[in-house]
Amino acid sequence: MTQTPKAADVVMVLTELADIIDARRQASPQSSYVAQLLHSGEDKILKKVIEEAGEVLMASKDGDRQHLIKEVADVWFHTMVLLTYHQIRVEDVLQELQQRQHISGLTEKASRKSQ
Ligand SMILES: N=c1c2ncn([C@@H]3O[C@H](COP(=O)(O)OP(=O)(O)OP(=O)(O)O)[C@@H](O)[C@H]3O)c2ncn1[C@@H]1O[C@H](COP(=O)(O)O)[C@@H](O)[C@H]1O
Repeated sequence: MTQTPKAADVVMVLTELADIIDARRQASPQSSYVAQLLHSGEDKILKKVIEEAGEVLMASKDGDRQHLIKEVADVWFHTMVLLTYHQIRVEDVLQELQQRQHISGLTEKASRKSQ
């Protein structure tokens, strides 16, 4: 049985997946789902992101926890393909989240209003 990753491993899982997705730029669409998506272009990738987000919504409304975990994984995966399409690294998103840590969303919102 696969063990739940420790917090320190989470970043590794995401960066290794990003590396695999990035390497698929050179792969043939016949041999790789990621290569198929990257070759199909932005609209196809965006369609998959929206489709998977809709499936997250349905799994949540059904209250099906295991299904929800799988659908969120699908959204994360497809948004990572989108990042690769735009040549953005997952580390950039992690850095953005890190910068937001300890800043309340309400405080951030209030600071925008006063600008
Ligand atoms: N994490 C994933 C991953 N999650 C989901 N999927 C695929 O995403 C697809 C979309 O799911 P759907 O239920 O919408 O399937 P579908 O209806 O057949 O999709 P469409 O025909 O509408 O495109 C499925 O084919 C899943 O297998 C993934 N495919 C690949 N990966 C990772 O990407 C790596 C590279 O994959 P390949 O490029 O295929 O080698 C793999 O080793 C994995 O680490």
